[in-house]
Amino acid sequence: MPSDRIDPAQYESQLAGKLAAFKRDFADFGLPEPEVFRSAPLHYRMRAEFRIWHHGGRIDYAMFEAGGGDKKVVLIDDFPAAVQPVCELMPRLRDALQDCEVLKRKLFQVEFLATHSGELMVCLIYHRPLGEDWSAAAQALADRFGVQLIGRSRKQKIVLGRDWLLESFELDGRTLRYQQIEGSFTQPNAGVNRQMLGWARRQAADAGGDLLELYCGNGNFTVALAPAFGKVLATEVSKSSVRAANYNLEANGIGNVTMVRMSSDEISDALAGGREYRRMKEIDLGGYRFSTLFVDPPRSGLDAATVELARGFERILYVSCNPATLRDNVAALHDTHEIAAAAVFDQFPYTLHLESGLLLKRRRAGG
Ligand SMILES: C[S@@+](CC[C@H](N)C(=O)[O-])C[C@H]1O[C@@H](n2cnc3c(N)ncnc32)[C@H](O)[C@@H]1O
Repeated sequence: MPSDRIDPAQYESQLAGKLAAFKRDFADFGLPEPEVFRSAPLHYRMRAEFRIWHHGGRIDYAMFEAGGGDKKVVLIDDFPAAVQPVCELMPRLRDALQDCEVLKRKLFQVEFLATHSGELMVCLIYHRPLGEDWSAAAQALADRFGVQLIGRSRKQKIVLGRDWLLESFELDGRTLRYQQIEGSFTQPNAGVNRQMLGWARRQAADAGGDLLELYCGNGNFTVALAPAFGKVLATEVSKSSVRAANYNLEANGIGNVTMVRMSSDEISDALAGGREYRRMKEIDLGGYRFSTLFVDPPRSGLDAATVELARGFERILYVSCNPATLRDNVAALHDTHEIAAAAVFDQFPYTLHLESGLLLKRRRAGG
């Protein structure tokens, strides 16, 4: 996203356009008026990644713009979508890389990750194997800028300090802490994420019973929602995210969550009484009184087995990054569930992407 498209003067109109499209998409399903959660108009992205463009002996950050059949390279001087510490680091880092042949040679991509707690990580990705000369130069760079620095190339990952950051912020009077591991999913817009967590907590406040969570990532919602429920069973497919989630449960003193590394179709199969899963051996599924299903799937939405699993729940709290697949899933559940609350979260300003949340409740007989 070249920075000329990031125009705070257009913030309200771009959001209004997306909100109108969302309301149109769900008009057939009795959508209540959505609560709207805005982003900061600038400096909202915690992650940013850029290709490195080598030209005439110098390097620049670059992005590719699709246009016609060709991709057009766009050099990036500044990227005001990124949070301030990333914006400030970008030119200083580029100049330092420019001045150091061993750090610059065959550098392909640079990725930034920041936290509101004030930590920064930089991952440098190369098209060549990295040796000790790289590590020495990279260590000096990490010390100079006070960042966690990682070097990657094919089948190689060099971590000079940590390959994770520790985020922390206040939510409803609690200080929440989250390990965020390099390369694993984290919500890109931390300000909007906090608003999503608050909204989800309000929808769950009077649910009671137990919670089943799918696609829990590093436990972003799990940590926020767990105190509202008796017990929680949380599942996620990515190994590193499960590791981070376990760390985060402990770091936040959460004792009522059981984490299992399972894909959504595996857990749907297990709960439907399908085959026995070794990873579920220690878990007494019959001991749960699930009132609520919480899902935050990837763009592809829920698969058919997971939709059928969802149908059995009184309440489905659904956070989605893709209104199209959300709409398909809501349509599939429409005969059994109605939309009780809706929200849109502007995680991705100045793009067509919109994050949203729905609370679906089981229809009453005759309703
Ligand atoms: C949109 S992210 C949400 C993560 C988390 N809820 C958060 O707020 O950070 C979707 C997550 O689903 C996981 N995932 C993708 N496909 C999956 C599948 N088939 N079964 C279970 N988890 C899956 C990804 O690893 C990712 O962590």
